[in-house]
Amino acid sequence: MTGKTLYDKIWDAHLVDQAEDGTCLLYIDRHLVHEVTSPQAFEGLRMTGRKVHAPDKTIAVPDHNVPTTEGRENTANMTEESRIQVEALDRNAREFGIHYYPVTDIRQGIVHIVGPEQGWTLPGMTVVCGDSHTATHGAFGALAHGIGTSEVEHVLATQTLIQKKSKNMKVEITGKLLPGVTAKDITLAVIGLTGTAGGTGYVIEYCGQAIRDLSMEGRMTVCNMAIEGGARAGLIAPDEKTFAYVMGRPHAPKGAQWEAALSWWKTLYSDDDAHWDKVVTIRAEDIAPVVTWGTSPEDVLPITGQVPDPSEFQGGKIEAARRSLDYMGLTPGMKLTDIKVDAVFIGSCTNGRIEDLRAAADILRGKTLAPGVRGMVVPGSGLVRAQAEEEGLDEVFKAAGFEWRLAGCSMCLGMNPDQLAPGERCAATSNRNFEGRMGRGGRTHLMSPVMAAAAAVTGHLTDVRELMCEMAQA
Ligand SMILES: CC(C)[C@H](C(=O)O)[C@@H](O)C(=O)O
Ligand code: SF4
Repeated sequence: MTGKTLYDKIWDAHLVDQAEDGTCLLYIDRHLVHEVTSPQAFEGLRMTGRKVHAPDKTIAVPDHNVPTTEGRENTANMTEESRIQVEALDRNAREFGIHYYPVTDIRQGIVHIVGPEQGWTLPGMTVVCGDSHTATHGAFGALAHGIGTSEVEHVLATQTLIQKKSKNMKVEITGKLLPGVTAKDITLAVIGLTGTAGGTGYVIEYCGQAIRDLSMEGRMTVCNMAIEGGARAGLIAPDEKTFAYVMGRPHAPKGAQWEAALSWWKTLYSDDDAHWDKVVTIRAEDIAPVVTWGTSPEDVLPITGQVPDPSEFQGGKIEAARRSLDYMGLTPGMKLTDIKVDAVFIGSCTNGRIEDLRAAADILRGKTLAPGVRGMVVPGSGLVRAQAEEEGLDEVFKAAGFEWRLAGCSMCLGMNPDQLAPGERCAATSNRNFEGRMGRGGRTHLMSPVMAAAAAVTGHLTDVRELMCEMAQA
């Protein structure tokens, strides 16, 4: 008998039932809920007179629609659609008795940042949310993925989910990252290599020295974008760093329960003789700071590169590239570092954690936004914001000319007042560069927090390593 992967182990531990055609029923340990994909699910329960099966395992927080400016507890200031969703979540959370972090609670923030922060996300768990970036929680060695609204209703009612098992894919990042290269560059480089469909049908386990070396924040950044590579989920085996991060969090186990949990968590790794259906290996030393040039997260190039010529592509990608360049307002052959930006967004569930803000602030300290560039820093949660303020990072950002906002999804997705104007070009630390994503006609270049900070200072896409050299010499 061959060994098991981490995914196999978590799957087996949660399997309630398996039908002959391979359809399975999985037990769900944590159900995270936000305002966009839950109103109809709760309405479904209400209409059939059902309750939430496990309210103590269900956690709700508004994040997508909420403004990131003061006074936002007054929903009258929101658009009609946003107001309806946020008010529905408020009513549903209270009525069904689930855990809830409204905007008046300092713990409010982006659902994928709040879950780990509060110790809801633990190794070996199954975690779901009506949101594609649920993969973030895989950083803890949890099987975490997005579900649709009808599944949200199913999980609310039964605490189980109907699933088919995915295949196992291993993405190994060997060696050590070079200076200026971060978790965001790893995850973008992987998608650049495998494409947005490379992970389709798989659960990815990220491993290797460079992944081990990452902090928990960095691991969350990597897993967050597994979905952009097409995978069902992404995960990383838990280790001492994971346990240290989890220990003492409000909802982490304590005392004897902690010891019991720890002994099971220590069995959560892929066996040496486990079977992999697909393996991708990248040398960390080969990864440069990257940026996206197009309108798909796979449109990735090292910052030292040039805007590609659509004729370099094949098949349908030729037309896609042409359309991307047209939307992005770029010409083939142009140096990426010659692309001027109008805005810089630092935040999102990809890069809105404390480590991201520290990294960006380190580049920005004593510098200012280039003339004409607007900048916004949006902490991923109220607690990230408070921590940043304690460290004086807010002062660094404000002195540089950035707006220092309240927690939420913000510009990552134009569902709230934070948006790009048509034609505006933004260096963003978020995860999707789709057409209109940050506002109609807005243009997004994805990159790491240090790269976004570098672009803020110079006013154009910039190799952060050059700024780092200057800083070291000064
Ligand atoms: C609104 C929500 C359903 C969506 C998702 O599933 O990811 C959003 O979070 C996003 O990032 O596009
Ligand atoms: S921050 Fe962006 S990617 Fe993350 S949940 Fe919100 S909208 Fe989705």
